[in-house]
This record gives sequence, structure tokens and C-alpha cells, in this order.
Amino acid sequence: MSDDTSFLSSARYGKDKVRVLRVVREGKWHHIVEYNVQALLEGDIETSYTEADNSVVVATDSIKNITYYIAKISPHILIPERFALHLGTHLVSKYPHIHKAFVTVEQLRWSRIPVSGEQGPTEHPHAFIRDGDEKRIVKVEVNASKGKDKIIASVTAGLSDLLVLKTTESAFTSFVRDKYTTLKEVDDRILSTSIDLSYTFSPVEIPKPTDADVEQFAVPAEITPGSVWDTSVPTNARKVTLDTFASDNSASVQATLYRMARLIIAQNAHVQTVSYALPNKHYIPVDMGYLGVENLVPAQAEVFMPIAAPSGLITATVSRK
Ligand SMILES: O=c1[nH]c(=O)c2[nH]c(=O)[nH]c2[nH]1
Repeated sequence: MSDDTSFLSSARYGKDKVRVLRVVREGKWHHIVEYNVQALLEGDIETSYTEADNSVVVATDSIKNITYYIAKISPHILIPERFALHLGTHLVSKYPHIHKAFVTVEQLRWSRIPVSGEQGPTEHPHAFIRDGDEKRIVKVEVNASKGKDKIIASVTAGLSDLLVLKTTESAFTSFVRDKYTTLKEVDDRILSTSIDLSYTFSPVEIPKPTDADVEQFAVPAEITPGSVWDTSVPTNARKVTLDTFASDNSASVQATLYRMARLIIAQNAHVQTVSYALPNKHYIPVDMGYLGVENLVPAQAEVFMPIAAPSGLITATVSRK
């Protein structure tokens, strides 16, 4: 183009919403994961935008094919943090002109169906139930811009859409009162939120894989999603979040959020920051005074109107010192 009033200041492309279900068979005991994957690339790709030069373009169709291939061969497929690192590392090491890969994995929630056995309920070996809308989220940035033998990866993980509600031990008082205030102070209310949580690990160095050993990807030991997520580990972030939500005598969403985040950092040595986004989903006691029916005393109200919108939105990031 002849004019110099603009330039390409950033460019990133790839495939979004690659849907994959992977089965891992241990004899008759089967495991499944269902992932929605986004894989985006950065690198020496400017000319594809500025000069219609497709010679630098790894087709998004190929990126999709690589995603399925790594899902097939990766020994890490059942752990989304590790699968995302494996995929991102393969993308940046395979193509000399690609310097960064951004991989997001959203894991849908499949749990084993509990069935009755001779000694009580057991988990079915190969039948699963979609156990809510909650998603486990992993975001990985694999950066080879300092060279293919000096690959650095940053991992952010967490969950979204974890819907919770408690019927007491939540209050909200002593907030700013002025001419705009209509909200009454309450020492007892319903507290409900749809939890979005993410936590970051410190960046890790990835040993250079060769094309030949694409199957042998080694995950750095610092990436220990097990301790942050694994349901068998008592300090896992999901459990800490749920326990704190249930047990905290909440003065506000803000105060409960801060407690949750601090506990995750205190109990997980490799976690550097914890962020929450907590919508305050309001439930309003229905006024039945016109019928002579009392339903407005906070701790005694029984009939509530769920309000879809608007909601409060309380967010914060807590960082390791
Ligand atoms: O926990 C709360 N935090 C707020 O900031 C707020 N604002 C509001 O109207 N209700 C609430 N509740």
C-alpha cells in the first residue's frame, strides 16, 4: 500500500472451538475427557496480512489436525494443563517461523455414573454423566521467541460457571449511605454466585523436543495441577473455593473472595496469583404484606425472586508477595 498512515501492530491466528472427546482405556476401566480447544499462533506471519503471502500460513485446518493428533498421541491427554503445553510446544518447535502458541483448553464436566453395587454405590467403569455446566479452563502461552531450545511456558488454569448458593451466614451492612442508596442493610441474606477462578503458575522452561520425539513430551515438575485441582488432594483450588464459600460467615462477596484466594496461594507453593470474578446473583424476598403474610424479615423470609439481571460483579487478583 502506498500510504504510511497505518501499520500491522499485532497479529495472531489459529483454530477455535476444536471439539475433541478422547477415550483412554485401561482394560475395562475407561477414562474420558471432552475438550474445546483454541490454538492460536504468532510469529513471522505479517506478510500474510500485508502482502497476501500465504507461504507463511500454517492453515488453521492443519492446526486443527495437529490438535487431534496430539490428542491421540499425548501421554498427558487426561490433564488439560499438560495437554495444552504439549500441543503448544509442538506448534512452536515444528515451524521455524512460529514463535508463540496460545492454547486454551476448556474441559467439560463428565463424571462417572454412580451405580449400586453389592457393597453400596460404585462408579461405573465406562458410563458418564454431564455433571453441570462448570468448565475447567487452562490457558497456556508457549514462547519460543528466544530460540527453539529456550522455550518458556506460562500456564493459567482454573474453572468457570461453578454455580453455588447459601441460605444464611451472609450479611451486607455498613456500606456507603447517601442520597442514591435504596438498599437496606441485611444481617442475613441468600448469597449466590457463578464462580470464575483462575490461578497462574510461574513461567517454566520446556526442554526442546525434536520432531522425532513429539510423543515423548516432558512436562516440567513445577506444573502441578494435581495439587491445585485433583479431587483427591485436600488443598485443591475447587475444594478450597467450595469449602470457604460454605463455611465463611460472609461480610460481603469481596471479603469471602479474598479469603478463598489467600488460602489457595498459602496452600499451593507454585501458584503466583489467584483471580476470581464473582457475580452477586440477587435473590429478593417477595413482599406479601398486602396479603397480611410476613416474608421480609431477613432470617425468616422463605419465598425469594431470583433476579437474572442486573447482578453485582466482584473481581480481584491476589498475588504472592
Ligand atoms: O457482597 C456485596 N458486595 C457489594 O459490593 C454489594 N453491593 C450491593 O448492592 N450488594 C452487595 N453485596
